[in-house]
Amino acid sequence: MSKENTESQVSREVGRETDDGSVIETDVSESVADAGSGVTAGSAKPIVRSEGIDVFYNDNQALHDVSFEIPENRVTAMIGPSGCGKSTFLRCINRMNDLIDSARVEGDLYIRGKNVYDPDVDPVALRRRVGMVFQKPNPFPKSIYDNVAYGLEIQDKEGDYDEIVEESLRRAALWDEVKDQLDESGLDLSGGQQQRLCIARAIAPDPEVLLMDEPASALDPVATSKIEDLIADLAEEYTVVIVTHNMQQAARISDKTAVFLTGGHLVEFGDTQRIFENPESQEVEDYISGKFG
Ligand SMILES: Nc1ncnc2c1ncn2[C@@H]1O[C@H](COP(=O)(O)OP(=O)(O)OP(=O)(O)O)[C@@H](O)[C@H]1O
Repeated sequence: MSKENTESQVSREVGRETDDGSVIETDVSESVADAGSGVTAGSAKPIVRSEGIDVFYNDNQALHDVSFEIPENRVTAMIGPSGCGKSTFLRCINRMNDLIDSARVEGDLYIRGKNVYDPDVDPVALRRRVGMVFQKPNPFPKSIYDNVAYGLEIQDKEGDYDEIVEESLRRAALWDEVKDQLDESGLDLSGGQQQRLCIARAIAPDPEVLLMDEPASALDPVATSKIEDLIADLAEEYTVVIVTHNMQQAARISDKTAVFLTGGHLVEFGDTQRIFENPESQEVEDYISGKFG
């Protein structure tokens, strides 16, 4: 995406601050449609906007000047060869890189118009708005019920926990399999069930964005297929950003695709179908057709 496009998007934003001052809604659908980046978001508004993000681990630069917009209620996939910075970018969205001593992030990353790197942003509060699911299922050594309720408890969420736990497990397509064993340990479930339990845990507090770092790579094909179906359903309510090594998976489940290539450069971003069928750059075409990576 060119700098001019980015700037014109910014200048056309319609900012609106919410009651708590933390969220500014933007209406940049017009700018997305004509961004010239291949993005044709239709009615989807951007919810996350990265502007000139650089990430360093000590002196090693892992991401270079990454700028793009992630549309709301869509699945955005990040693909690219190993070490190209996909996970590093994902961790910029919820400031998980803050937890890595050697990491330094420069640039701006906005969620609903608020820069999450502003000094007044509490990273812990941010992570409540941006849920995350990791590659390896990591349920707590607690009951299935408590695994899902945990996120609500630490956030002091109000409401009927029984109802929210059931609803979250339903949304994670796990309820029917576990409804009679809610008191049993989450660790006794299969790998695929454990991952769906982690998804239920992540969505219980009702985050605005759900980050998934290769959520199916440790699962067998049947469990993977369930997770893929689930991701498509989740996008009706959440903005999903997923890192995957699997290009077929990205093509199957995502609306938008960001292609990162070696050295930590975002080379192309746009509609998934367009990226896979008609990439703009030769490098992306070579990567997608398996010539490298
Ligand atoms: N905690 C860390 N400390 C130092 N360097 C890191 C750290 N995490 C990542 N890196 C480096 O940053 C670069 C990008 O890594 P990252 O894990 O983001 O890439 P990736 O595209 O997600 O890779 P993969 O597909 O293999 O998971 C790599 O060179 C990696 O070695």
